[in-house]
Amino acid sequence: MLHEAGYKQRKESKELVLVDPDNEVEFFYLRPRDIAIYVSSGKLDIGITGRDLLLDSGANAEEILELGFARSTFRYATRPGTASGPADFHGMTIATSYEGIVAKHLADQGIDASVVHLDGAVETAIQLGVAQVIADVVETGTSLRNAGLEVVGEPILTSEAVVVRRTGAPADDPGVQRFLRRLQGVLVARSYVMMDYDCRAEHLEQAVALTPGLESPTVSPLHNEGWVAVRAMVPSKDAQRVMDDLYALGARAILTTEIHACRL
Ligand SMILES: Nc1ncnc2c1ncn2[C@@H]1O[C@H](COP(=O)(O)OP(=O)(O)OP(=O)(O)O)[C@@H](O)[C@H]1O
Ligand SMILES: O=P(O)(O)OC[C@H]1O[C@H](OP(=O)(O)OP(=O)(O)O)[C@H](O)[C@@H]1O
Ligand SMILES: [Mg+2]
Repeated sequence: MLHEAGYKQRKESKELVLVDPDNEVEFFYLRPRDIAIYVSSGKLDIGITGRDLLLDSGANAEEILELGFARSTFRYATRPGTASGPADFHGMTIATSYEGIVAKHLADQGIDASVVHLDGAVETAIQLGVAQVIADVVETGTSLRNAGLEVVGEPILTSEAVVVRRTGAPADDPGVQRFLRRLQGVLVARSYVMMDYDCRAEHLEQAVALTPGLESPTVSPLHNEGWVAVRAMVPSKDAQRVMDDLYALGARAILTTEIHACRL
């Protein structure tokens, strides 16, 4: 995303610091778990990490933009039949890499369970007798299934990659504003297509209702009288359905093109 946003990025994963002089940004490649802590110290203006890691860190940092990738839920899991919900966890041991989130959730629910911190591969903790319950990141559920575990209770939280900054940091820093606008541009370019079509002037209102665009579509006259050309941004996921509906309305020469970059 940063590359698409026009920033210079590292060529290999061993590079830990990279200066992008053209854009006046210095990038530090840190462990996801440490990022909120660096940001809260005030040394870094912004960071990109997971919401779950931000919350787990307890760092004085807040999220300012959702990035739409690394989507996951954070959930409890057990062997079938161990517990039907967190209320049954009293007296049990829960293994997790996210001790901060789990300890807070248990305290909020008034559950008296112990938490054991593991660095990763938490799913194995039950088989090896370290815990009766785990709390971990779940995306497809494959890791849990492979370990013979099933989720218990409601998701503790939903997570995705987010941009974070120190809580209460000035919102008007021009470099930060530009960074956020560029990333928002990438998000929009990825999730919208540009749609062009011709339609009869008498169908224009119905056509525009199908393609309202972000602000309002561009409408230009065609050389053939009684016809107009329309141009609007359409969410990519709806593009095929919108094209079908426009065609049914009598629109023709319906084209979609990818958006390479944008600034709303
Ligand atoms: N399978 C997954 N699907 C979606 N997001 C995930 C998945 N696994 C981890 N994440 C998210 O990624 C972030 C953690 O990053 P990552 O897993 O790379 O860190 P790590 O566990 O420290 O590193 P590694 O797994 O390489 O040892 C968290 O925000 C978490 O929610
Ligand atoms: O529901 P799934 O699609 O199976 O994804 C979830 C798994 O992915 C992550 O593991 P990762 O590979 O990062 O290993 P780790 O637990 O050692 O961090 C996470 O910790 C889960 O184990
Ligand atoms: Mg991981």
